[in-house]
Amino acid sequence: MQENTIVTPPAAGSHAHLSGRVLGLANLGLMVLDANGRVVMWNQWLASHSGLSAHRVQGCELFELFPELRGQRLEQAVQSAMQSKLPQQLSPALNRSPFPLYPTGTWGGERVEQAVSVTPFTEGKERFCLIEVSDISTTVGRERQLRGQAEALRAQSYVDGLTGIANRRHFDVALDRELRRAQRNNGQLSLLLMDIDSFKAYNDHFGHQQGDACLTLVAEAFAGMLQRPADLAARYGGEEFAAVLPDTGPEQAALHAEAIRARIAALAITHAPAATRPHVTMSIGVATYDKNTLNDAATMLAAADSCLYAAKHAGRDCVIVHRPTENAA
Ligand SMILES: Nc1nc2c(ncn2[C@@H]2O[C@H](COP(=O)(O)OP(=O)(O)OP(=O)(O)O)[C@@H](O)[C@H]2O)c(=O)[nH]1
Repeated sequence: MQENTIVTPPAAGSHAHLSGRVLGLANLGLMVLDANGRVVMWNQWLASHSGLSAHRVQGCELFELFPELRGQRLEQAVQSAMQSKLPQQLSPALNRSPFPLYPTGTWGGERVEQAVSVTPFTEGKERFCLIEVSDISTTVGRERQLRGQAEALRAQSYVDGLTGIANRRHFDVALDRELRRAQRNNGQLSLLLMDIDSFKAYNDHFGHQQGDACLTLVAEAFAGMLQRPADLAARYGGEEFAAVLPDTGPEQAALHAEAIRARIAALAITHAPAATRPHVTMSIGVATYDKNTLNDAATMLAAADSCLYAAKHAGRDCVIVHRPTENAA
């Protein structure tokens, strides 16, 4: 038997020595409490992870030894195991590190993350309770890392690489979600489609790199105009942007669109000589959900796009709003 493992009462039979060796070698914490909650077994793993030798803890009441465990889930688990005679598991999600156990030789740092199970048993007429503690730090760390990577990947796949605002995929998901919400609640929902005017001329004159910088400036200014948490500003593709505006009717959407148009013009980004305006401007088409006519993503997008087209034909740098009743008539 390892020096630091106690087993009381001593194991009987010809394999007592072997059992002691196994307890000493086990790669998890094993302790046994008697019916009064006193430690009668404390294996080597526990000694080396707690800094408390088996001789130090033998006969001590567990919750006096670790007062911080009083009133906690572990104490309840021990009590119910003893009373119900049924094994209990402590959920690692709720009780990450109940015991002050540390990686060997590093007391005072981060506790090891623990999975704890409590198993009652009887020996002769005496009742005992076996507590097993496994170190799940590596598994939990790996899970955390994987979750972090998955979140980062998801964020990347929802963000436009150039401008940092939502991408087309994010826009599609948000429009679909908000449409279903509007249909359920008979609510309002508007959509803006916007396009930088004469952007080909900008690129041709200033070069593609400066074109990219211009797109980023416009995206930042546009996204900054949407204040509500559920609003979504997205790059729809190329020099086109889009906004999903939940709980927004046509009049409010038109005001928003006009404010965005004015904000972009106010950036006063010098445009190419061939452009229709001396500074960069945007044309905007607006469509609002209507349960009879504009009730799916494709028809809403088509309506906003035809308004955007009309805005281009009306001379650019303007907003055109789709009127469901007029257009349906
Ligand atoms: N720099 C840069 N240019 C882009 C990007 N995506 C699309 N473009 C350019 O945007 C321009 C769009 O041109 P057009 O569709 O002809 O429209 P326009 O010149 O903006 O004219 P109107 O829309 O009619 O006002 C093209 O020259 C594209 O190359 C991008 O990511 N970066």
